[in-house]
Amino acid sequence: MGGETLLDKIWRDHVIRDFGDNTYLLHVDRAFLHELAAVAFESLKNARRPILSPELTFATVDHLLDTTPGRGDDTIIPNGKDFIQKLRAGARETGISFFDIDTAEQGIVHVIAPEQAVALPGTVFVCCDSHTSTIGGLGALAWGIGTTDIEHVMATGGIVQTKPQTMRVNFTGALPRGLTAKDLILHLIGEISADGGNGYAIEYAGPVIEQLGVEERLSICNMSIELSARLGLIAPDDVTYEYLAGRPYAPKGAQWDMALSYWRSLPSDPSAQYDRVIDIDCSVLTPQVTWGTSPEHVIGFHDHVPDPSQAETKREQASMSRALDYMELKPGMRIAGLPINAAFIGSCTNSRLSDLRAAAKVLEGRKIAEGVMAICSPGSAQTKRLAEAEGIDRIFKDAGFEWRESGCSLCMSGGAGGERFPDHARVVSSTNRNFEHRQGRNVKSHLASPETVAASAVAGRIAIAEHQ
Ligand SMILES: CC(C)[C@H](C(=O)O)[C@@H](O)C(=O)O
Ligand code: SF4
Repeated sequence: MGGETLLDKIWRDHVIRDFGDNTYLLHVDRAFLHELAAVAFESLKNARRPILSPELTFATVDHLLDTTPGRGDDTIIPNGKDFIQKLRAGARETGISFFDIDTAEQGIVHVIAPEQAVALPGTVFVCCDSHTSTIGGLGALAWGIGTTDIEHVMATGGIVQTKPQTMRVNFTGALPRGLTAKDLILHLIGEISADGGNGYAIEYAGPVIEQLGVEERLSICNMSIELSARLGLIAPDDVTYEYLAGRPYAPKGAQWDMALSYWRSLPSDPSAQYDRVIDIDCSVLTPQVTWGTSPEHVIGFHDHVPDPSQAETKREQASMSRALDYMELKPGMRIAGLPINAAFIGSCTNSRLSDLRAAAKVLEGRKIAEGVMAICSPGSAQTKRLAEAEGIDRIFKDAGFEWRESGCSLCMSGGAGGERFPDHARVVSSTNRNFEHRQGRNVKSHLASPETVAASAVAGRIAIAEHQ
């Protein structure tokens, strides 16, 4: 018998009922909502179902917010106010914790949950958003659920789930200078495909992961969903505990000590078995940039756009050809040097203080290229404040970037109705999805790290920073 994995340990400590057949009723520790799920409050009210634990339920506004300085009319879509008002009313009536638009805690849900320590190691954490997998970077079981499911969680504190299979991805070798967490996860998606994590909980491990800061770990787990994984997670360690200590919702005093000794018991046992194990040698990697319309369409900065005729399956061939047409690229072209129209730094993947610092290092004393539209939207009000206290906003603005309020911003532009990049623009973006039309009509999105986005904005072409 092998030992237990991190997933096994957190899972078994949350089982309320084992139905057999790999299906369980799990206890949920935290539920987080954003305005697109505001209807949950209404449905619960209509059904006269109270929220079981308002003190464990949280909400903020992020998706539909206007992120232009001053926030204009608050929202970027015509009926955005309805969502926000419904959420506000629901929060007020039920007494949950609500980080409203103008509060110091507001931000993208996946940025503020760790920032405020609402999310903690060893917890089961759910939110009505696919990128909830981000929270796994703290060593939690966290995944996105639909609005009906979140209603159920709010009313009962439980959720029925099948237990995922386990995959371990070991990142080994010396990390080359300038290689970021974003490059690691993009590379993995390219290696095992956008479907490669289907049915799995992926534990990211190995010496490279251990050396990463919490914010970088969050970036990696964020994109687990782009692998179709149920969730991603990283064992908590001293780096995690140091990050959490003293944050607003972190346990204090004796409770902190108790939590810490529990958290220390969570990492996978050395003898634990996984359903699949993958090893990635990081020492040979270069900064990654996507060329197509799925995060799996990714290559190293120095590589050439692939040829669909080399694809292994007909399906893959068709998807690659379609992506090349949409992206207006030809097989064999170099991705390096491709002229761009816009650059975006933001989103729940890469809008934290460490991301903004890294981009600012590239931008310091430089100007973005003529004609490039460049936007930075910090992931939270707190991130924005801290960045401004360090003068990072000045560096961005002096370089020619727009320095925005926090929110999802142009990551998905509030859906088709929101603010978008100009039609047909080629955008280098620190976000997680390069799907067709996501950032605007016929907009061609290239995913990359914040450093690569900053260097590209300066060059006016896809470029990497000198230190990369
Ligand atoms: C709109 C929302 C529910 C969606 C998600 O679940 O991921 C969004 O955040 C996204 O990134 O596409
Ligand atoms: S920042 Fe983008 S990916 Fe993240 S939750 Fe918002 S819209 Fe979704």
